[in-house]
Amino acid sequence: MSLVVKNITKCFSDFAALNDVSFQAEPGEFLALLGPSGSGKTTLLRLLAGLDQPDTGSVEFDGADYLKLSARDRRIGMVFQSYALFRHMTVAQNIAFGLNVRPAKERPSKAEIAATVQRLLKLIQLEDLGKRYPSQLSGGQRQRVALARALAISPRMLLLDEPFGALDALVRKDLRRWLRKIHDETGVTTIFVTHDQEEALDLADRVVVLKDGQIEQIGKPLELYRHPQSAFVFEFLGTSNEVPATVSDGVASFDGFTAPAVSPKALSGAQTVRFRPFDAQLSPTGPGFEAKVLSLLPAGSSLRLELQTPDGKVFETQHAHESEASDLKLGDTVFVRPSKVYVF
Ligand SMILES: Nc1ncnc2c1ncn2[C@@H]1O[C@H](COP(=O)(O)OP(=O)(O)OP(=O)(O)O)[C@@H](O)[C@H]1O
Repeated sequence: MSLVVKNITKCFSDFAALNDVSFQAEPGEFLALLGPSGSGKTTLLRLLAGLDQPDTGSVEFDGADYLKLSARDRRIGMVFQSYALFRHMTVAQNIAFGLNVRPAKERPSKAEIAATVQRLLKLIQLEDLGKRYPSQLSGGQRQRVALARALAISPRMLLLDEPFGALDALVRKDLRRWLRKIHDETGVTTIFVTHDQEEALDLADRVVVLKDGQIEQIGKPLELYRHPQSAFVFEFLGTSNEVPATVSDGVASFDGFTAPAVSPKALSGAQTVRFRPFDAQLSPTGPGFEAKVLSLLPAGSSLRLELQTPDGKVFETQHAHESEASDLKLGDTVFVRPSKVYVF
């Protein structure tokens, strides 16, 4: 086991930013810490980095008590959202920084440092830009340099705090693929903080979902998506539509039709059930929830619809282009039938 976090609590005055948090990361694992603003992600990362101390709990890495080690001795590479590059240094000097500031005894030779910088420039695909200054780079390029600088010290662990948060959506997606590739090549245990569920599900081996300083659920992306343990996780991981139903023995009954009901607990009786946009069927006649088409949006290989019921409730549904939905126009009336629902 590489990282073992046990029963960590951290309070600011009497407010618990982290409350009894425990999780583990395997050697070389890519873990995402996912949660809304204020859920404690950055606080947790700062404790791992040694920038702050918890009130209670323990952090072990490869069997060593990390809370007893200074930030420097933990040998952690960090990348933050804001490009924390040194403006007066070139790209190459920025990458070499962590090696150049080592005490003489531990510092590699100039030639070794130059070779490391060259290897990392190649890894981040900026081989020809070593002599540039940060102001001469795009935002995405600066974050790649920040990552190279973090990797230069051969870190035991990489901590990334919303590293792509300041970049636009397309660049983010690109850098995501790139980061995963670099991770697979270097094999460094990586903890990645994000509030973007798509980023977490796309990148990580496992995702730790945080809410109000506590862990809601830990799991592989598909596991979380298919078996959410709470309404919070279900809603945080994607669009959710809510309707009332009567639930019994894993089946939700509506007015004139039924749908399988997935639940972490054996629930029955009158319940609010939730369904995903792609777990919905449309038809021109009932049974179903009557709704009018508010918007039609082609989204990649599918079609996204917003539908409004007569009492003002809005559903979001998603369908294949060749499905019944492709004949619809704005203002048409349709009947929505969830084909699978979740109950919490
Ligand atoms: N130094 C501090 N003093 C007082 N409260 C703090 C301090 N640092 C964090 N907090 C509080 O702890 C809670 C968790 O903060 P944290 O920054 O860890 O959240 P986060 O999940 O990283 O949020 P975001 O996505 O907005 O960065 C917040 O309510 C925050 O206001």
